Amino acid sequence: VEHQINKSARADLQSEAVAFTANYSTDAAEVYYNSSLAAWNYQTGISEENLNAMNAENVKSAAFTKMYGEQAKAEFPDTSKLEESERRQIDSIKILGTANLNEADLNQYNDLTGGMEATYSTATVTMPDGRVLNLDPDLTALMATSRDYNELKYAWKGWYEAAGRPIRDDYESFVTLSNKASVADGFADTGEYWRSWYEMNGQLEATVDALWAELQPLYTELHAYVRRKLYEKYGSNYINLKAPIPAHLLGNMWAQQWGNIYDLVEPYSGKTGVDATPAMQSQGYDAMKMFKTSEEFFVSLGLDKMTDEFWANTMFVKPTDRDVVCHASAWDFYNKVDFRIKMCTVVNMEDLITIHHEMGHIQYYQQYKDQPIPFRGGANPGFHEAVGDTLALSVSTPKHLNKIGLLDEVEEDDEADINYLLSQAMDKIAFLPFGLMIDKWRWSVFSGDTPKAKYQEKWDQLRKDLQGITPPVERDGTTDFDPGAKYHVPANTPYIRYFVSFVVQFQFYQSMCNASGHQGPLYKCDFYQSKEAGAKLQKMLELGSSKPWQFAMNEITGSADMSTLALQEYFSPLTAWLKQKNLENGDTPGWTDMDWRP
Ligand SMILES: C[C@H](N[C@H](C(=O)O)[C@@H]1CCCN1C(=O)[C@@H](N)CC(=O)O)C(=O)N1CCC[C@H]1C(=O)O
Ligand SMILES: [Zn+2]
Repeated sequence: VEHQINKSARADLQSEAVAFTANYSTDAAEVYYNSSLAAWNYQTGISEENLNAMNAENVKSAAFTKMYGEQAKAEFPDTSKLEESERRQIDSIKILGTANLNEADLNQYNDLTGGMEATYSTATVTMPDGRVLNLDPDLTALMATSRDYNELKYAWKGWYEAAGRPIRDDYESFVTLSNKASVADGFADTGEYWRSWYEMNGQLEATVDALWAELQPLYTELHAYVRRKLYEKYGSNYINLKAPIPAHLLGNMWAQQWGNIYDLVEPYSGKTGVDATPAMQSQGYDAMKMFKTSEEFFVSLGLDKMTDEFWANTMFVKPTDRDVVCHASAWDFYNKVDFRIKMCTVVNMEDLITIHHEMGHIQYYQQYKDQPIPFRGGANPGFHEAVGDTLALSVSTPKHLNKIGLLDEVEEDDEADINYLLSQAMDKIAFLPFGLMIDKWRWSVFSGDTPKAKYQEKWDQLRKDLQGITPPVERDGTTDFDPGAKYHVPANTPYIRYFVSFVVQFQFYQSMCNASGHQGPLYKCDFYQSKEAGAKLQKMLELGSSKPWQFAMNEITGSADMSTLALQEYFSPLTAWLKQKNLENGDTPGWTDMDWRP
């Protein structure tokens, strides 16, 4: 009898859980739509009025989250007997996040995050000649194209002071409130909450450290080769062949990807280029053409085209009449049809790649749009970052660019291949320590290991140890706040997801290449128009976060683990070449003169 009672009680609980989660998804869709739209309106029209409207919507969605979260905790204290789907949904609904905060704290939290994002998005630098430069497109273009050591240094210093310094105190207040919310959910701090999304029983940091240990030798070889080339360009006053590289010379404001200085490092001149920018500009490409080109690649794999709402509501270029958050982003409005990208597009190869990155998010949103709301996310956040980049690996091949008319002709020889692999490494290998260090810094701040007095010192130490990069000018730990000058810190977007993405995207690419029947070196694979490759990806995308990511990984690659083997196979010809070159140049990879300054 007792067994029967337990059985029927379990059946009742399961059916209650099905009803509860169904109601949640119905109600949440509307609440999330309203708060997403208010955030969109603020980011595409920065003003006090729109900030207040966004914060008002956020207060409403927090009340909704709190109401359902407390109901879930009251009605389903033990979810272990529920079916997997309801268990995972209810466990997720129980986490309130900032909805744990009382109204005063929540308003302060929202004002702090809205304000920090506005500071970042409106900061400018006044150059010695009086030019007032914004980040996007002005300083981005300057950092990419200037080869004047002092002009680069002035722009670098100006940006970090204009964007980072003003939010140093606000950031400390934000950390306190963020941790207060995470502790209320039972986490030690916000860092532990963020790491929990990877469902690795506290092993995420150990896992990414192990992945980095496998890839660090390749990074160090690339670093040594690039340092030698910068030495030849800027001379021994500014480059020390046994020391970290000054941070402002890598073609990017954060030295996170080095593709913009490819011209300084090109191994074999006279080969067909790897940069589609000249062809895009000479063929009169505009933002719309770039977006259509990207959509066509996705559709060629049998994946979804963009919706009418996408084309109607996307912000393609920077408006001239108002302040906006230019940093590119993709948006899900949770109503199965309204998906948008917000981007201040510039016609060049870098933005063509970014468009594929953002379209990857949109494709994922569309593929899991019929999942319940709690499952409308990546299998883990790194998977969401990897979708667009995986396709971009195929698009970037000289063979593909030639096929779509963006590269005149393709040489099939080892030297052209090395040129291509080096240009890819300047974006993919260069990024790895940067992708690791942002949240290494942030996790140490949330845990309390790094108090405000050490914010700058910890950042500089990670930049030096992991990236082998040194600031071009002295930093003052009592006023400088360089982390605040990188979008994801004021915007409060976690970052380890990009490190994870830069590893798993090569696993996805390899798997899709195999599905497409590709033969030959991995880096030559273009799975354009392969429905088999598309089907492989789609099977993973439509799951959303309904299953643990290990299950989704197995779906697409046949193994459940993150692995650097695909990335190492992709770059293997370059790895050997870099080692040989560094030997010939008499350069020792690594940086031991840790106290050297330019
Ligand atoms: C250019 C890109 N913008 C982000 C992204 O697309 O990830 C934006 C801003 C932060 C989150 N975001 C989103 O769009 C999310 N809504 C997507 C989602 O989670 O659904 C970006 O920041 N990148 C790309 C390479 C490395 C990194 C960088 O540039 O440092
Ligand atoms: Zn992304």
